[in-house]
Amino acid sequence: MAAMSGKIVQHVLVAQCCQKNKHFGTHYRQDCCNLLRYNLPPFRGSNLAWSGIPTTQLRSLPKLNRGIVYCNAAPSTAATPSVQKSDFLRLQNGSDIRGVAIAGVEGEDVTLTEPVTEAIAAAFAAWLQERKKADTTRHLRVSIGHDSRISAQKLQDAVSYGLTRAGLDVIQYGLASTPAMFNSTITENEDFLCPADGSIMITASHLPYNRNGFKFFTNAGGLGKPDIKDILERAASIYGTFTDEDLSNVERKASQSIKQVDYMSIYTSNLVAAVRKAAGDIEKPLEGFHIVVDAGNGAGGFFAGKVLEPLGAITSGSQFLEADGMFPNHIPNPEDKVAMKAITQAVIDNKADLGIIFDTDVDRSAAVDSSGRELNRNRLIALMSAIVLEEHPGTTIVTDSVTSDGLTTFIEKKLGGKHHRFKRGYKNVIDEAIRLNSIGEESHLAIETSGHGALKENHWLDDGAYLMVKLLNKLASAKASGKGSGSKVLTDLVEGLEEPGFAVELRLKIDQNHGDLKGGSFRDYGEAVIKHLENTVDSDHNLQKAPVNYEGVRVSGHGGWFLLRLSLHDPVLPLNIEASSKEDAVKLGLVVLNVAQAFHAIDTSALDKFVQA
Ligand SMILES: O=P(O)(O)OC[C@H]1O[C@H](O)[C@H](O)[C@@H](O)[C@@H]1O
Repeated sequence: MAAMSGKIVQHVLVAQCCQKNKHFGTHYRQDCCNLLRYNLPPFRGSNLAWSGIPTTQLRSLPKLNRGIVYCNAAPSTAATPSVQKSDFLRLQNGSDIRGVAIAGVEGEDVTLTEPVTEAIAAAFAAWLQERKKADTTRHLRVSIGHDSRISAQKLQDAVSYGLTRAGLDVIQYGLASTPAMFNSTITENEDFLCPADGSIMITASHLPYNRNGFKFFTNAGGLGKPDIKDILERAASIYGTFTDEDLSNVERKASQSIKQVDYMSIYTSNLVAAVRKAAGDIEKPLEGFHIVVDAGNGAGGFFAGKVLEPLGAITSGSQFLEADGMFPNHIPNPEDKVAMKAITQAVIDNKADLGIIFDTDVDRSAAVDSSGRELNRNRLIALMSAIVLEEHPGTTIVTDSVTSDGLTTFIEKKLGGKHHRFKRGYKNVIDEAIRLNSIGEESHLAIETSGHGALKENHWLDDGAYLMVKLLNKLASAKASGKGSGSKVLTDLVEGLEEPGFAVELRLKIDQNHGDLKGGSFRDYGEAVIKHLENTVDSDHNLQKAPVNYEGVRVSGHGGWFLLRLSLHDPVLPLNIEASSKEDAVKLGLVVLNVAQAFHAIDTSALDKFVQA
């Protein structure tokens, strides 16, 4: 959010870019880009700035202006091809909307065109108007933020256009994190036009540069699957009413009902205040700590300058803080091995006390201790469980389905809590924790191995920055009470967590066009595979089905376990295996392979390779 204060030179580029994305690496064909630069007036910090700024631009902001740009394809005058209702419904990705926003990747046609985006925004406006009534003095208002993707400006313009045409006021936050967008719906501060009645984050999390999407919030939290379906159905109808002019890809012009606000300054000052309070109202509770941040060129670069430094921490050696929607260094994803290796190396090279890494839109995070030990996946869950169980003894920790057996033992035997292993999907775990509380079972933490984690004390919002604040609280209070410095206090908290000798995730694709599906859905087909596997397991005395399980089939045996389930989004059966050795993992893999081979629409090549290697 350094990006939104101080003197700003905004570069406006109208570009025609040819881009290639190989393994997420950047191959930016400069020779194909015709760049025009203009200087725009400075952004006015926390004050309102009327948006007279031309849209469909490339912008780079202070500290971030090292040649890093947002790049949008120049608007074309060609009419957009017709879009059917089913095309809209295909944009649903659980409780998010996701699509292709940038042309140029083979086989990936643009689905999030400007007219489609405008229709989605208008549909959200209609959805919101049915639920919220603005007072008589103002219109309903919606905040919009975006991550570092190169299609961000184009989509922000189309969203703003759709909302304002529907009679709503729009407040643009620029580069922002997903959790901050939800926070804008619960912040009371009229100077910043808060609370917003609704909020839209433009992001596709860690997906490749050509994708983008939307997450929606009200003060009741993130919209769920049924709401997203409703919005997409409405969007399809609205799209059907568009005129030829609406459907042409003309530039969506900014309107007078659009304002810009530096909301991230409020959000970050709240994070700073939370750490100060936890440390006993000390101004610089992290003085003496060296903490490096890796934002992976997503939206999380603010954490170093706007959170850690005001708290007194040294942040030198932090990396990839600049927003760059081509993600030239690594995928911003705390589950990704390359990304974790990058932050681990930064911790070691800088002899730092702690490393912190975020995904693109900062709803996920992970850490690395001073010895270079990764605190992500099961370890991050164990760490957060230890912190939460100190505060709420005996509470239930809700996690996703791919968590280790060792984690259950750790939560239940060492920490005295209850582990409720539920389904994959951050919204699923959060909703389950809320449900448990509603039926009288106390739960304060819902967390996934993906790095999504939500606390009851933080409105059940999955906020990667807030998770890291909980770790910072631990560091700061340990230092304040003379219990030591460095990250040992965190490392000690996960002491005793049993970890598998070997862990792997293999993803078995289902060919939706295969004759074996007999015209049925890939979901039914996948369920049939799982059922068949269950029957096989029932007749094998070396194997035992998990007595309580909420998705797919989880099986123990050969000193380990496996889980075969349907992906939340794709025609894929993800298979997770953990065992004490690769040999044992292979024995478990063979059990699945023997069943899967009989289903000809399943691509077993990844599993074949695994068992043969
Ligand atoms: O079911 P899968 O394809 O493995 O995907 C599951 C994952 O999808 C998305 O990334 C969600 O944000 C995660 O919360 C979820 O765990």
